[in-house]
Amino acid sequence: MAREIGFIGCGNMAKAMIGGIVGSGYTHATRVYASNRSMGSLEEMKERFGIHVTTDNAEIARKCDIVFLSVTPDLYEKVIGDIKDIVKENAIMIMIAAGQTIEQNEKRFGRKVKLARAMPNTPVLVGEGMTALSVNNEITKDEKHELKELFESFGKAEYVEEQLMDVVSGVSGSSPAYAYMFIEALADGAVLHGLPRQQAYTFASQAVLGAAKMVLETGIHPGELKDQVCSPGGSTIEAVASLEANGLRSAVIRGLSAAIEKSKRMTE
Ligand SMILES: NC(=O)C1=CN([C@@H]2O[C@H](COP(=O)(O)OP(=O)(O)OC[C@H]3O[C@@H](n4cnc5c(N)ncnc54)[C@H](O)[C@@H]3O)[C@@H](O)[C@H]2O)C=CC1
Ligand SMILES: O=C(O)[C@@H]1CCC=N1
Repeated sequence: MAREIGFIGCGNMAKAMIGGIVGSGYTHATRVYASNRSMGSLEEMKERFGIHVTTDNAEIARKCDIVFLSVTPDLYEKVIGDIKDIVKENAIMIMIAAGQTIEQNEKRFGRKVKLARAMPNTPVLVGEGMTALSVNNEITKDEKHELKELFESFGKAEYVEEQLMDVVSGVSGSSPAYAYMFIEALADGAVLHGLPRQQAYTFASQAVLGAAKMVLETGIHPGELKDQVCSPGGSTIEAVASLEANGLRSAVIRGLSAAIEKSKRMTE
């Protein structure tokens, strides 16, 4: 897709997506633009990736064919108000904010505009992102396909019903944070028992990466894969029993529900 791609708001999520898009070779850095309130993170991105940077959101709106709104949800109203009259006629606006609906944003533009809602996650930086997508009626079938290709350049991407976006936000948008907590806890436990810190992170993360890959690539149910690790009378089942007694699954389900509920409240 030979289009100019812009990011309004260059924080954690935008930086990961810029790294993913440029790193995958999906587009050349000279076709990528980013604006931010201050220059700090922009200088870093310019130096690292060679993209164009500015503190003027209007510049992105005027130049780009695909515009990511990557500011926090509370700023959507203001930022859309500032750019709505200058975005290019056929530009596709991609909204990545938790809890912000397509309908709310259509109203903010106050006219027909091509809108996509996306829920990516930060592993897009290393080509292993997971993005959910929904679009409004102004986006054509070909554009839907192009958008999926864009997001697939840095991971997996799937269309979902828009009402499931809050669930997706909790299960894949936020879940890298829970996974890092799990990895950190594993590593802390290993350090407690004498493994050097750096090795503890490597061993814990590679085991989690491998386990995730097993689920995705073998198609075997996670419960069965777990059973394959638990040798009869062995050490793993001791850990499984202890984790169950301490409510691991319940803690995860309740944590996820908290994220989903918060995301729903952010729509109101
Ligand atoms: N961090 C994540 O893993 C994910 C974040 N998101 C969504 O991405 C959006 C951004 O989140 P983060 O990157 O985490 O936040 P962040 O705080 O790291 O980034 C926001 C950036 O916007 C800039 N900014 C503030 N006011 C601005 C303005 N008026 N014009 C231009 N830039 C402005 C800030 O300086 C900051 O660099 C949010 O809407 C969030 O819901 C979605 C999926 C995952
Ligand atoms: O914490 C947040 O609100 C965003 C949405 C998903 C990940 N980060």
